[in-house]
Amino acid sequence: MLENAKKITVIGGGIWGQTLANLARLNHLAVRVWSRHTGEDLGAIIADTEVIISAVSIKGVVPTIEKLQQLQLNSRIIIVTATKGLEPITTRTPFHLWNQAFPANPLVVLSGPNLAKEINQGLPAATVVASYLQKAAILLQKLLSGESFRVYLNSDPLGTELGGTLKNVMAIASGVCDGLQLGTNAKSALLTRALPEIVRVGTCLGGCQETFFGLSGLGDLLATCNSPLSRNYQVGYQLALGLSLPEILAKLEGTAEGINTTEVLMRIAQEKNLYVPITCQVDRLLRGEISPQVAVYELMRRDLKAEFD
Ligand SMILES: NC(=O)c1ccc[n+]([C@@H]2O[C@H](COP(=O)([O-])OP(=O)(O)OC[C@H]3O[C@@H](n4cnc5c(N)ncnc54)[C@H](O)[C@@H]3O)[C@@H](O)[C@H]2O)c1
Ligand SMILES: O=P(O)(O)OC[C@H](O)CO
Repeated sequence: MLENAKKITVIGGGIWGQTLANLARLNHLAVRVWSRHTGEDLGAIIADTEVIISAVSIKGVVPTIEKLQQLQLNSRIIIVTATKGLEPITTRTPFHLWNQAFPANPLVVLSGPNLAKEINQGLPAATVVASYLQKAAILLQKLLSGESFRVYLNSDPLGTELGGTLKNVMAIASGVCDGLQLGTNAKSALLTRALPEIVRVGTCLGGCQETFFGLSGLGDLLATCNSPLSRNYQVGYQLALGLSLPEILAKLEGTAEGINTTEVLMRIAQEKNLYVPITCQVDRLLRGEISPQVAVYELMRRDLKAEFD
């Protein structure tokens, strides 16, 4: 048994929370999953826990933090955040929110090209655990690594988190590209231009440039922008087929974080004067201001420019 059978609590009973719990169970760890729907006493569950993994969607981060604050969390408990989103009111990332609420606790970000359905089938995948406290990240690496799940260390939690969050906007754009059958050249151009847009925003918000070229940045961009399993990709794809956003969301399994992220990111970009042309078109499309075809036209007709500037 690994690491003296560390006790883990996963908060969030969605597909990602269940998947992370299963990965820990494969290593014979004692895992409990708590969700707001189970009605169980969270205080009792975390009484002897050593690691808390938060896998709630962004809407659930602040309520989860507030609930744990009422329980006076032991400062030795390692907190892992696996959410990919931006909090709408403060525009902060989950890492910031957790860090602000529990400054004494070791904090780890987990993010990577991780489509839960593939991991649940036992297909090989890799992820990143990032922390300013290397010891905490190393522990998580040991707890979750297995034959089919390879966990890498990183010391840039913000960059790791932002890569996973910002690519969701690009996944919507990528779904549009495929739904409109724009071809491989268009898709390659879109994904290649998406990366500097992510780097521009991500470094401005405090991530290291190098991180965005790793698994949690480029890796997750490729996974999410190329897979029909991605909910964000599905939103874009189905918009391109002519469905409305409410129609798509009514049938979507789970959360497409990119919808909220696009709105928050537009506010950040305006405030910090960041050039985010793809995000801007995704935003107008999600608001119903333009059609998918017009979004493509607007991207193509922008002023001509140098590739790197
Ligand atoms: N599904 C994946 O493949 C995957 C992979 C990596 C990361 N993620 C990220 O993990 C997070 C969760 O994804 P998911 O696929 O499990 O989503 P999901 O929609 O299946 O589950 C969301 C979870 O958040 C909880 N939640 C929502 N609002 C809440 C609130 N107000 N208070 C408390 N809890 C609340 C729900 O009860 C549920 O347990 C997202 O940020 C997602 O981007 C998902
Ligand atoms: O289904 P999505 O679009 O939330 O994507 C899931 C993961 O973020 C892929 O790494």
